[in-house]
Amino acid sequence: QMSNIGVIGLGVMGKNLALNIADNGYHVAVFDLDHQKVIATVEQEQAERLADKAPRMLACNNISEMLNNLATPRVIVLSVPAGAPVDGVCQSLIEAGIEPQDIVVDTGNSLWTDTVEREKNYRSQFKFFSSAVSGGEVGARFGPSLMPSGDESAWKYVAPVWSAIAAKVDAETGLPIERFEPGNPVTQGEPCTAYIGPAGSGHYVKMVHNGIEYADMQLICEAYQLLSEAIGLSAQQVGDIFKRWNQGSLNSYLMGISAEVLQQQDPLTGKPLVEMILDKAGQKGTGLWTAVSSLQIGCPAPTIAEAVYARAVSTQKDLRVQLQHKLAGPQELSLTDSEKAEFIDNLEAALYCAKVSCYAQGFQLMAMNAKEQGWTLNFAEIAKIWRAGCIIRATFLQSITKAYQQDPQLANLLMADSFNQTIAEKHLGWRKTVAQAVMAGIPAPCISSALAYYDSYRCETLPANLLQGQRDFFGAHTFERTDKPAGEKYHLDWSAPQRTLSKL
Ligand SMILES: O=C(O)[C@H](O)[C@@H](O)[C@H](O)[C@H](O)COP(=O)(O)O
Repeated sequence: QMSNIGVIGLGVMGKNLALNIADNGYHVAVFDLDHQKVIATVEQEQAERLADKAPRMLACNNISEMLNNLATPRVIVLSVPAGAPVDGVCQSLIEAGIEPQDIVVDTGNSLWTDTVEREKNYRSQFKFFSSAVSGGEVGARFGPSLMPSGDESAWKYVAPVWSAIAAKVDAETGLPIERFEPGNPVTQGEPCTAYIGPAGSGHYVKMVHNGIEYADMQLICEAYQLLSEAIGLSAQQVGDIFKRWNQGSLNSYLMGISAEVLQQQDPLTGKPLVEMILDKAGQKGTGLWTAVSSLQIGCPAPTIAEAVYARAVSTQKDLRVQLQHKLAGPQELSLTDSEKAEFIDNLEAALYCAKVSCYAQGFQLMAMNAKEQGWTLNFAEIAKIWRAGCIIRATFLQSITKAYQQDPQLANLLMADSFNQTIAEKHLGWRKTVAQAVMAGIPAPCISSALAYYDSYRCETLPANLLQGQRDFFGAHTFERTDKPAGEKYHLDWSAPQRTLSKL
């Protein structure tokens, strides 16, 4: 039996993608440099396969064997670390005789500019397609969110498999249809995958997904610190609050797992596990890439950048331990029970508003980069495929989908009445939260930068007029005038006794 599709790279994500594809009725040829992983994957498929089903996996000893056993045009999924390993496998495929009509699908967290280059570089040898995957190991196994991009003729061959394995959403409610049973995939509902655009656009959208993921996680972490330190709640109590918030407008996968993490006991000490976890955050780069892209394009994404910085400052544990005794701070907040209840409600409002602000930053960034790259991105579609399977999945994304369906050219999510009217009801709570965090000396870089971003857009005039004056004063950098046509440049001769104004 010829296999329908190949999977190269059987780490956690690759193995689970292969099992998911087999679950959905496709015959999968699998290969990894570590043959133990090949055996383990095929054995797991066998163990999980329903009794009445035929084997759906072929263990390959090398890439040539895989190419010889794949139906043509061949579709080969790569699940290898971003960077050089991707090109390493591509070279091996070329040496093994891959053909121009064959399709290679990179599913790693590759940097989008690398994907753009690869699509060009390999064009004469095969179709280099890409599809970012979100949802972690469980998502890959039972239904991830998939962001495919590249040569549209290649998508035709990948689409049926992707639609089958992707997470599903109920067409009526917009809610995820989740089932985590090997051999029994979800077959009804809208799949969380859609063709994103030309090469690189899918990886760019995934990168921004991760930037938003960073901000979303940091917002929840700031809420945890505020609830623990400002009003002295235990991890268990904060978990209870998160569970309650997860039933409302803050419903999300991240809120759900945060409650679980907070209520997990440490198997070793019996204490809350979170109190035994060292507060030094790791990062693999996608959040950083998002922040860098926003700076390069000139698209404000302060809350995403702050989330990256928050991870950076967390790694400076020794310095923090030293400085905590040197740096002056305010008195602790002392709130009555009713004030504590109000604090919690304000914080819930603050999280919602800050979340809208950081999604607005992410979607504006995608729009501005798409303009620069000449891509036509469908933001309603992007929000739709993020409703299930991915790490930032939340009922909130249904509202974003509707906002872009109503106005596909929305310049910024804050323009959508569905959001700015909700913020109008909640922004005072947001402000009080930021003010109390400051007065309590508890850092809330994401909650507060999200508010500053929001308030900046409420300002018809920003103090950039003085800034232009400063730049002209020390560097003759010129300025435009409010009473002259856009683009006309003026300079004042600041050093001359008679400070004359000249038009340049
Ligand atoms: O969408 C996802 O499935 C995740 O985002 C996934 O891609 C991965 O877990 C992150 O890359 C982790 O990123 P950090 O290690 O940088 O937190």
